[in-house]
Amino acid sequence: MEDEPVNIREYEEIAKQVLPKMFFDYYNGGAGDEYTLRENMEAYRRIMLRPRILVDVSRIDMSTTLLGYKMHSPIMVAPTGMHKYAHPEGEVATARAAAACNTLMVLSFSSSRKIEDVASSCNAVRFFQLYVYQKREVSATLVRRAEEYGFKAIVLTVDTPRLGRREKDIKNKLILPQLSNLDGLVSVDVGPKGGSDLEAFASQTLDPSLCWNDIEWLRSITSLPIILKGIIAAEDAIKAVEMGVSGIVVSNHGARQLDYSPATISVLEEVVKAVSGAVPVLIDGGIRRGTDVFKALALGAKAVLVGRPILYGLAAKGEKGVKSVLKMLQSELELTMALCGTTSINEITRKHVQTEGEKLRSLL
Ligand SMILES: Cc1cc2nc3c(=O)[nH]c(=O)nc-3n(C[C@H](O)[C@H](O)[C@H](O)COP(=O)(O)O)c2cc1C
Ligand SMILES: CCCCCCCCCCC(=O)C(=O)O
Repeated sequence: MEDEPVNIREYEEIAKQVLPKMFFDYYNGGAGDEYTLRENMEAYRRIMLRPRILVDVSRIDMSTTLLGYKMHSPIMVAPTGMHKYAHPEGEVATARAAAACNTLMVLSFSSSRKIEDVASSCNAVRFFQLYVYQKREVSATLVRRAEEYGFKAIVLTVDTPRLGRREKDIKNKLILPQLSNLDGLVSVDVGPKGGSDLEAFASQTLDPSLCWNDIEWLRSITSLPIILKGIIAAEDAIKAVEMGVSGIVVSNHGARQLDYSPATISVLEEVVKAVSGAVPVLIDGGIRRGTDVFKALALGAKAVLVGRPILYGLAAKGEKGVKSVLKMLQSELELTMALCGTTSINEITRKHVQTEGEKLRSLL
């Protein structure tokens, strides 16, 4: 019998072995030089933990809530497109695994399974991620369907007025699967011209004129809470709060959009301070260990989202693999909490981490 993977890196290795190169590169790649892609992970390694000792850690409670919904732990599933590249069941398998792990999944606009199929596959709490199509009515239709099928919030992605330049996809001539949610709604001209079909698709569909006023438009078509995903700067976080959003995701889209944007963990604290508790601040990008989750919580995140690790699990073993990835991160977080002397999420504080700047200052 094959050895079970013991960490996310080993799941990544399996995904690389089992997936066609074109699909693995699409999942794993980033924009431009992939500097931010590396930095998203490296920045976590520069933060050290400051454990406290002699605390009774015989019981650890990792549970938390987001917008009033309870989760087993603050580790959520990020919206990622096209799960059918990884497994024929696609997003249905992912949703079932998220439900089994009592966590929240954000379903991508570019899902390869229909909103309705994902909704009827299990009864987890789900949010719906939105891109704004040049023909606004297409996005409005999807919002209405998500609302009708019980999704609890709209996560509007704000870092993608145009698609980032992903050179691997261009070289591989990435082909698009059917984006089932858009059946009958969208007809675009993609095909064998060379280059990435995703890029061709995005350039004909994404609305680059999307701006702050459109938050009002979105509010006029839905009563669901709105979360903005893709904020990096404190000024934008303040503006988002002023616009009445219900949450913020500090994200650089897994380094797939603007290369040389900062690692998300390096700007989290600035955003958390700017928001000063008005709305929950979430983070994603580069989280591969329970210790990473702990560091993000210590720097003020309410919860984290993971993208690629879910896809690795899905490619390796379908629903079982996604479950295993989520459980792995949950149990790594639990152990980190125990070894840091924290028994609940609220007990994780700023004092449990030391950033590189603090380490250097302490030497002066
Ligand atoms: C293959 C892939 C597809 C993605 N698709 C979407 C998407 O459809 N919508 C979106 O808002 N973000 C999308 N993202 C970004 C993720 O939501 C998330 O921000 C990112 O994956 C977090 O970084 P991580 O992969 O290092 O965990 C995608 C990311 C990947 C890797
Ligand atoms: C508004 C119409 C659809 C826009 C398609 C954009 C493609 C994004 C694909 C998924 C993604 O975000 C990624 O990083 O890849």
